[in-house]
Amino acid sequence: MQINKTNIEGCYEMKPEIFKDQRGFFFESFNKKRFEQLTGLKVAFVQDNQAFSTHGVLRGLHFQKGESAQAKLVRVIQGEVLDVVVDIRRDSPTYGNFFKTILSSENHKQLFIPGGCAHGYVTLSNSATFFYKCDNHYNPGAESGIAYNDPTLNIDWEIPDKELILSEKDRILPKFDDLLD
Ligand SMILES: Cc1cn([C@H]2C[C@H](O)[C@@H](COP(=O)(O)OP(=O)(O)O[C@H]3O[C@H](C)C(=O)[C@H](O)[C@H]3O)O2)c(=O)[nH]c1=O
Repeated sequence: MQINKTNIEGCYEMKPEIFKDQRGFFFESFNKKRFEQLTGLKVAFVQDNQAFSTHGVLRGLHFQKGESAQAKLVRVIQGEVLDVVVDIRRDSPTYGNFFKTILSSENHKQLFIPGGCAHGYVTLSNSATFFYKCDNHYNPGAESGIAYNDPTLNIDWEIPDKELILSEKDRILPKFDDLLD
């Protein structure tokens, strides 16, 4: 397992060791003992999510507030996405930073997103299947988010705006500067 820090405190990019042979390949997609050794973090995932999206679908930027904050370990099982994390933890030394990376079934890359960060991704391939582990349960009453096209963050989603497909909910998310605690 290779692990790299990012410009967001507690957010890590990871690549598992891939075991290839004449049948195909195998890798451990999550190993608690190794994860905790490499990051120094304790994790207790309680919910797995999976989402299928067609080309141009942008989900995010989402987060759950307060006690419902979710740390996530995300990866792509099929296809390719541009994944984006925004540090909205006001007490964080990297508050206001965003990090983006390509996750795909080809590069096997994973991203650990600490609780309290906003997360989103856009599907770059014809379709993508996105899988992630969460360390807290879904709480619709605690959901919030940031507009994908927030002018302060000015994130380049690397896909023409006219190709983007968003939920109605995501089209009316607040701006970063208007986030309330
Ligand atoms: C997230 C979630 C959703 N749902 C239900 C609620 C809706 O009826 C339906 C679709 O939910 P939503 O449109 O919020 O799904 P996404 O837009 O993929 O939301 C996710 O997108 C970004 C990228 C994330 O990181 C979050 O995990 C999450 O906010 O699934 C559940 O039943 N459980 C859940 O944990």
